[in-house]
Amino acid sequence: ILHAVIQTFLRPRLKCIDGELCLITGAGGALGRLFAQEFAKEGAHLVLWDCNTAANEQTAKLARELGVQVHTYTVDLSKRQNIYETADRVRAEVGEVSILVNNAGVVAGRRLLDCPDELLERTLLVNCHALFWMTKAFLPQMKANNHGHIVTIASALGLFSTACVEDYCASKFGAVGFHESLTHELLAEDMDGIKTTLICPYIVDTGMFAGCEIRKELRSLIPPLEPLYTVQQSMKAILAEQQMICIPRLMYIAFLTRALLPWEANVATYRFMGGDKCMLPFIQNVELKTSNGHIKS
Ligand SMILES: NC(=O)C1=CN([C@@H]2O[C@H](COP(=O)(O)OP(=O)(O)OC[C@H]3O[C@@H](n4cnc5c(N)ncnc54)[C@H](OP(=O)(O)O)[C@@H]3O)[C@@H](O)[C@H]2O)C=CC1
Ligand SMILES: CC1=C(/C=C/C(C)=C/C=C/C(C)=C/C=O)C(C)(C)CCC1
Repeated sequence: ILHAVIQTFLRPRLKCIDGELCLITGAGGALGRLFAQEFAKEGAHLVLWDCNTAANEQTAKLARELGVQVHTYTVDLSKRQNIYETADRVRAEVGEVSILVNNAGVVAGRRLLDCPDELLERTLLVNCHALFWMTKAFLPQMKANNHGHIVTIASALGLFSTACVEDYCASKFGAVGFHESLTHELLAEDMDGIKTTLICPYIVDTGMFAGCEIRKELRSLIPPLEPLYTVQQSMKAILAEQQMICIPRLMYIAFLTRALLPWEANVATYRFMGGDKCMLPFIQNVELKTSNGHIKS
């Protein structure tokens, strides 16, 4: 506790990752692209994975302009074999990955009973199962060198839940559990050269949860996060080798009250803050886009 208190007041020493090889999944997406740029600014060479080739190449172009080497791979993270095969190619064509950022994520965005099973399954495969296969593919090399860093981009919804995003909450609670257990395993094995960081942001303004909102009067108190701010805060935590970060800090309170308060008190808080129905406009948005043919089902 003393150590944590001192750390809060001291400016933490940030590690140097110049020349390290960093793999980012979902690198064509909003946060993935910003992570790629921030890691490139720190001098890390990049391996970028995404299922969207064009978006991934665009991220690579932006990162190369910052003077680092970038390798791109088109991969479907919902397919275990595709992950293992692409990991083999990375090892053969690029080298040893020492920083792994598991960032790719999806959400069904439909009410449970209206949602095709495949879409629910995909959320679990991409947000949770892929963490197992990515770790099995890249941890052995890190262990051999007792050097590496595994970053899990989870969510505040991996620490407490809300209505109508069962697939997403289950996958992110799974991601948090996986990350914690892995961290304990590395500590128990004295693998002190392999660090882990868990990132749990509130709504980020990337479009993934477009429409999700809490009670109007409280929106200015807890506004959606700016993507760049989210990634910069995450980078600080990663480079300081911090075990976990909630963004903003207010999310620690939501996490704590979930555990400390009786269930009924939590329900009352959700109702008061509009946390109970925050996903309804988001789901309506998705329905609208789907019926207009904008979103692949
Ligand atoms: N936005 C938010 O409010 C929050 C997001 N997060 C988490 O942050 C992470 C990044 O989110 P964000 O940048 O907003 O999301 P984006 O949708 O912008 O980016 C996600 C990227 O992952 C790619 N992807 C999706 N499925 C697969 C797959 N099967 N295989 C390979 N790549 C895939 C997407 O490709 P495509 O676009 O083609 O599907 C996209 O490029 C996610 O894990 C998300 O859960 C956490 C808290 C809040
Ligand atoms: C439920 C709830 C809240 C709202 C949380 C929301 C709206 C979270 C959205 C998170 C997202 C979209 C994460 C994506 O990964 C409050 C107001 C903090 C109060 C406590 C209960």
